[in-house]
Amino acid sequence: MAPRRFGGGRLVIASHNPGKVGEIATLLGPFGADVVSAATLGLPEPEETGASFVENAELKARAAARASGLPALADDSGLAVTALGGAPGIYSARWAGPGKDFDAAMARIHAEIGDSADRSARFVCVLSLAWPDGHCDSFEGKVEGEIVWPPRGARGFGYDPIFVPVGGAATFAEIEPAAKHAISHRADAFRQLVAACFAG
Ligand SMILES: O=P(O)(O)OP(=O)(O)OP(=O)(O)OC[C@H]1O[C@@H](n2cnc3c(O)ncnc32)[C@H](O)[C@@H]1O
Ligand SMILES: [Mg+2]
Repeated sequence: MAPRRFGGGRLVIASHNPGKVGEIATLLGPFGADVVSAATLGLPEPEETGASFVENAELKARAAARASGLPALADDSGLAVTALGGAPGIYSARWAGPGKDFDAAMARIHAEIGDSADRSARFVCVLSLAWPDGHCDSFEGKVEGEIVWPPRGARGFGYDPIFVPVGGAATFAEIEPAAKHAISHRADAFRQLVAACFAG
């Protein structure tokens, strides 16, 4: 099915993660959407029962679109570490536990990599735009990099303090937000979303 175009008006950002909501609102800035977050609308946080980033992004987007009667944009993302067979991957949020303890989650990644020579990793992001009738379009972006230790920087969110993108020296938590938006997994997925669903 052809992607459906968003022609303007209200758009729900179907995420309960303030770091993501902020980044998505910034990326959406130029497109004249009247954005409202799932938290503002009091929408429930669906259980992420999918087996992939795409399944979870579509499940979150469809739930928010149905509940609100508005188009909804969801993001399912995570950090995939090569030496850990792609973990934490879709479990990236769950590794931080209910208390969202990313210091502990980053320490676990560091401990599990151990002295492995391969420190490569990628951030993956699937953005799904769903409509109240169930139509949904999804786009996957990624950024390659490596895991560093100890964590560095106070910007960004989640695993940003231990991720250095390929070709860079600073972590995602040390660079300016605009520099992260130039290369991030979220920006990569967003460019594809815009080309298919916003432009023209
Ligand atoms: O599901 P929603 O409500 O959107 O919020 P969430 O935080 O649970 O989001 P996910 O289920 O997609 O889990 C993604 C995890 O990966 C982390 N993550 C995703 N993108 C990131 C980024 O750009 N920088 C750092 N960590 C990121 C994030 O902190 C989460 O722990
Ligand atoms: Mg989640």
